[in-house]
Amino acid sequence: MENFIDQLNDAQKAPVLHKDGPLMVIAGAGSGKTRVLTYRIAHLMAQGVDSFNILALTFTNKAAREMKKRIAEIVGSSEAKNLWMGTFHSVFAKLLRFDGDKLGFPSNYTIYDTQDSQRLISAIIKEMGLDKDIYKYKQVQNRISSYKNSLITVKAYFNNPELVEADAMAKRPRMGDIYQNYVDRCFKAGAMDFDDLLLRTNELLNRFPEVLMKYQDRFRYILVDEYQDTNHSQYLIVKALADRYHNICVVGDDAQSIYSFRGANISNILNFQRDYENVGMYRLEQNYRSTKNIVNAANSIIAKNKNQLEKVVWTANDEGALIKIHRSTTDAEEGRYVAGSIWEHRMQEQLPNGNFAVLYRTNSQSRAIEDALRKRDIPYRIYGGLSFYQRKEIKDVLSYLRLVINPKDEEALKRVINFPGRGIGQTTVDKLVVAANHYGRSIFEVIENLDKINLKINSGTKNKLRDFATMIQSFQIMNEGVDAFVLAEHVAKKTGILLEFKKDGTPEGIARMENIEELLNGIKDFVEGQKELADATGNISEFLEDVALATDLDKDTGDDDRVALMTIHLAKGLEFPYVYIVGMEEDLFPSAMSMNTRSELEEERRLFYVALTRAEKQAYLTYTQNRYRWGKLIDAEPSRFLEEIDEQYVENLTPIDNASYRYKPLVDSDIFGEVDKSKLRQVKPKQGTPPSIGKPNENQLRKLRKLKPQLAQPVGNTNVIDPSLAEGTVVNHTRFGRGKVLKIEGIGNDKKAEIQFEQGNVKKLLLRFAKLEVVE
Ligand SMILES: Nc1ncnc2c1ncn2[C@@H]1O[C@H](COP(=O)(O)OP(=O)(O)OP(=O)(O)O)[C@@H](O)[C@H]1O
Ligand SMILES: [Mg+2]
Repeated sequence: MENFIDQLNDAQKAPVLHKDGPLMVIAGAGSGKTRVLTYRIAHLMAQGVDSFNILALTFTNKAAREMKKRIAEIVGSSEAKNLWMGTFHSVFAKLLRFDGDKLGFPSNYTIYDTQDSQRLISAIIKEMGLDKDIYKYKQVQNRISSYKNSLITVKAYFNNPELVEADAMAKRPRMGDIYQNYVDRCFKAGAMDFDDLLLRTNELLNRFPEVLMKYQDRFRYILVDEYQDTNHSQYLIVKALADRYHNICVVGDDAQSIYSFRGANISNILNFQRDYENVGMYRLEQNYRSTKNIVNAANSIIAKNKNQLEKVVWTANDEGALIKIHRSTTDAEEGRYVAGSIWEHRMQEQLPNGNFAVLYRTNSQSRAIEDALRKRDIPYRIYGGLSFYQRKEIKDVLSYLRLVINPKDEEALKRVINFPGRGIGQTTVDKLVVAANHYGRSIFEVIENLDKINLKINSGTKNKLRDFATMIQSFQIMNEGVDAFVLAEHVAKKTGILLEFKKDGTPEGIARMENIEELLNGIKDFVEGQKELADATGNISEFLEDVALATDLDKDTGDDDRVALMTIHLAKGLEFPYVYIVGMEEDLFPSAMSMNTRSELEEERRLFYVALTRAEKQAYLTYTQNRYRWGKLIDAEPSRFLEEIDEQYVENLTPIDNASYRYKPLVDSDIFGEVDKSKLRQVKPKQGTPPSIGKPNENQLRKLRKLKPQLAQPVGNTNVIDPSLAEGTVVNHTRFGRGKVLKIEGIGNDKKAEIQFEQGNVKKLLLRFAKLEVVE
């Protein structure tokens, strides 16, 4: 522990050892920025800074977890668990649970995901009688999101003639009214969307000086990774929190700024020196990640950008292999090439699958790669795309659970009020919405007060509505005494959702049932984990919070060895020995949407720089001459980026030639995974075997048979506490592995053990539940 600083080079040591005050590290890819951040935190703690006073903001929650683990290893202390670390969204969602009530939000507020927001916006557009072809809900949602990220509230919007005019010019004069409606409805539903998590935090810190002071005092040291991609809203939060102690450390690389279309603002880097006095400025130049060929090739690309801070990146690593460029005739062939190449490397060098990543510009490109990997039996995992929690049946179950916690949640209610069908039609729902808007109440409150208001709904339907409300209320009562699993299982059965899919009997129905089974298994696992933590309850609200903010990357436990497939945007900050960048074609990469201005093209180039610098040992760039886009086979032209790389670092496996090209632009959602399924289907080429329909296969049947007894299993704990547990005892835990007991406290049912696990973290476990085995 003493000399952990020696695991850094001199340039890295300087920012780590920098005394209090603001500092910024601007450096190229792979030069150890994230490492500096991690070691700085460890160093602060070693110097006696209380871990409660440190806040670290990272790009993914997974990165935060890994950082925590590393810090615990370095400082060898249980303190790391108290660090507030995570993405902006997860950290400030937590803060709003504590203090959001001051803004009128319940502490159990719901987090609306993109799908919820879009459904609400599309309902509002319909209710207002607007033309849905002019007011496209996705575009409207994008606009609202960008207002929020620029801190333009509804009031600010109406006070800004330029904005109002711009929307009027775009033939959307009611934009402001939609925005107003949307904000009101979210508020009434006790819900925040992702952008609100930042906007409302800003509002909270602005309007309530005592809250601001509390957190300024708490977060005396603030550290931000990937600072180049913070947006205005995030920038202001950080600035406000750091305003008292000025102990702010940011690290970033302007050459890797790839979110400007989402409001990320490179000027946050440039303004840093203006915002604070006596800023410590540090540069790192040595890349530890990649071979000379990769580093030099990446440098030759980024040099083409005019707008950038001057930087040097070099490496002492080996020269390594040349970057390989491969051309194929179709995307299917491209997939086969990638799979074949992975296969060969794996065999020749005896490598695990986790050494390989395939990166693409848009999610829809994954299909051809997936097909090829499957044919070769190479396990892979897709990050992004339609995630498990976005699936219909999962969202249905979760919506019921959300209602239990927050019955005002309008999107959840609309989703399940008539699913499974209980004879409550759309007209009735529309009437409820109108009444709710009229009285300024939630739909659920309207249902609870049906007797008191005059609604033209027949008495039969009224009874059905009352039954629905009573059912939710019965879940609420149950929720007070049981854990998330017991509740979720009961809800899945009682609401009839499971039965609905079972009745269906088709393979799709069975697959949906299996997914719900998987959800319940997941909840059970979660509850087991939470039960052992002294400060958690295993309640459904804890589970919902976990789900709302988890990204696919976060869920990666690293247990199973798979090839990683993801968009370049998601790959930021990660590294893999072998990287395949596929679809290196004009209009795809660079994207057709991003070639109108120099700055857009430069952002695409930075994206390419990010992609290439993920590779440690070798990079492959592939392109195809023909590609299916939106259902049509089109001719494709090799990306200009291929020719921009200094040729001494590349090897052309196939000579570049030119062909004419023409296809449709990308949409933003292609990158993040909210893929429009109908489009995906169109893109699917006609070749290949059709999915099997018909009788469920043996495997599915087995699962079905298994489902029932498994669901009926009691949750609970049959664990026997070993009486010999004492300070210093070495134990083995089913989930956390080996660890040493640091402390025993409490008596009887409350008896707890604080255990330092070898994995790095310290946990306080309730012995009544903990699955421990005494080792020595
Ligand atoms: N001084 C060092 N000695 C050994 N390895 C190092 C050193 N500094 C960094 N590394 C390793 O180099 C790799 C890149 O470091 P890191 O991820 O911190 O770079 P980065 O600047 O954050 O990259 P990016 O810009 O891609 O986010 C990591 O595997 C890290 O452990
Ligand atoms: Mg990094």
